[in-house]
Amino acid sequence: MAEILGLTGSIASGKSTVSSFFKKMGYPVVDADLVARKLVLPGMPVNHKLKSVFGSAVFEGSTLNRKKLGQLVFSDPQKLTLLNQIMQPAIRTEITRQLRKYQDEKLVVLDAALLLEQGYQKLVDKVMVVSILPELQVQRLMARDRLPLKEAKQRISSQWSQEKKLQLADIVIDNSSSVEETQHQVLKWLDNSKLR
Ligand SMILES: CC(C)(COP(=O)(O)OP(=O)(O)OC[C@H]1O[C@@H](n2cnc3c(N)ncnc32)[C@H](O)[C@@H]1O)[C@@H](O)C(=O)NCCC(=O)NCCS
Ligand SMILES: Nc1ncnc2c1ncn2[C@@H]1O[C@H](COP(=O)(O)OP(=O)(O)OP(=O)(O)O)[C@@H](O)[C@H]1O
Repeated sequence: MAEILGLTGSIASGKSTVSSFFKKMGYPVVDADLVARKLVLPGMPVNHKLKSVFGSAVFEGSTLNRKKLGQLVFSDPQKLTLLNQIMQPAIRTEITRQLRKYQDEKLVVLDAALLLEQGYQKLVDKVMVVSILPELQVQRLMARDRLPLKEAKQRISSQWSQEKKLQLADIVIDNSSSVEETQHQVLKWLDNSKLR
């Protein structure tokens, strides 16, 4: 049986950065964001559902305009709840299917931004939370997604607080200094857990 590591953290904390270390080392990674992107492609049932609920204003033909849907849901908690109700059951089904595929590996990583909010920790053996100093988080989010401060703060507050996530962590990786320092913490955990 594979050890399943749930990887999460607040928006722009550095989950993708940590996830890329695992990928480079050859560990399989189930990426909930990638799963979500595939589920909304034209022709998929979730795509139709989103169009009927949110309307053609967030679509170009049958292609979802992610930027527009993001602006809509991250500024309106009720709409975000609706989006989650539509997408999360399908995301859960697909990540469960993918995790099963890797059951003979030594370690498999589930990278999911909403791991704790959606109760996906039930699918994993250990929870790794990537933490970051709040001021750096805002800076990195604004720079990466070219967002003004107000929108960056809205997105951060649409998820559970870091404090709440850290309380549920088995392993904490601090990504407030260099990428190399973060990688060093991940390697140390792998060595201590005899997974490398
Ligand atoms: C709203 C959407 C279209 C915006 O797309 P966009 O390309 O602008 O942003 P992107 O997908 O890169 O998300 C950026 C970050 O926002 C955060 N985020 C995404 N979805 C959510 C959500 N439902 N609730 C809170 N935060 C979220 C995550 O930290 C994510 O990494 C997109 O995020 C989406 O489809 N979200 C729903 C799918 C989902 O729940 N994904 C998370 C998998 S657990
Ligand atoms: N240690 C670091 N030093 C400087 N920049 C970093 C560091 N780690 C990550 N970054 C940058 O910060 C931004 C956020 O990192 P990343 O995309 O890995 O976060 P994330 O948690 O996956 O975000 P999201 O929740 O939005 O998917 C990216 O632009 C990334 O290049």
